[in-house]
Amino acid sequence: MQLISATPSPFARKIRIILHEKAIPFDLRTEVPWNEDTTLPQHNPLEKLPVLILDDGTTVYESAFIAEWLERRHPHPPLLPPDDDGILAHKRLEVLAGGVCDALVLIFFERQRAPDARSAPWLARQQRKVDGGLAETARLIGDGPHAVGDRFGLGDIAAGCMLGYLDLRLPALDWRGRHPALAAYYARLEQRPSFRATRPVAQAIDAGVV
Ligand SMILES: N[C@@H](CCC(=O)N[C@@H](CS(=O)(=O)O)C(=O)NCC(=O)O)C(=O)O
Repeated sequence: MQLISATPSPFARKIRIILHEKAIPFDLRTEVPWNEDTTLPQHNPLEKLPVLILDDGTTVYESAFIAEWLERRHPHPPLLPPDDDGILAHKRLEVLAGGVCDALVLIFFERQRAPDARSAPWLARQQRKVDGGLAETARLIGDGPHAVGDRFGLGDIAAGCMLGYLDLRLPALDWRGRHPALAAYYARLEQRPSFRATRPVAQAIDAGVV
């Protein structure tokens, strides 16, 4: 199978980490979704990455759906616990982290506009989502060894990809000072081989996206 990915993408990183943790072989196809030469429209009507392209040509898109697809098709090692409460706790973190990343993407592109064309209320609204989502993630994870219970899983991957993307897009935001337990948790998480192998890197984007 193939994964269309982008070097900064926290959504694609989540899938790259899952594939790594489950030792699923795949070909990585790195693209810039906003450039003219992207192949995304051929694989996803939403024109977003990540997209998993199966060997029969079927495509799976939206990272939460790709994660679900991988968990059902490749259940070992499991990234979700057997109980519904545990599963829902992991998924809560996945949607929370995804929402923070969505807000970070919107901030990033609003800042691509000429300074006098940027909307201050729009930027403030997205920043509130980042700050609020971060605080809630810190509250949910607390000072536990893992995001949910005592086993590594989807919630850790989603939260870790969010924190790595936060460092990439808002390097001046001192979230570690604000949430020291979360900082210690992330420092441990970053040592996992799957995280070390997928650190986010900025990409050059052709002009004219917004
Ligand atoms: N909800 C989607 C979000 C994916 C997403 O926003 N991908 C971006 C790339 S990145 O911001 O993650 O690097 C994209 O392809 N954007 C292209 C577009 O929005 O047209 C998911 O979870 O997969």
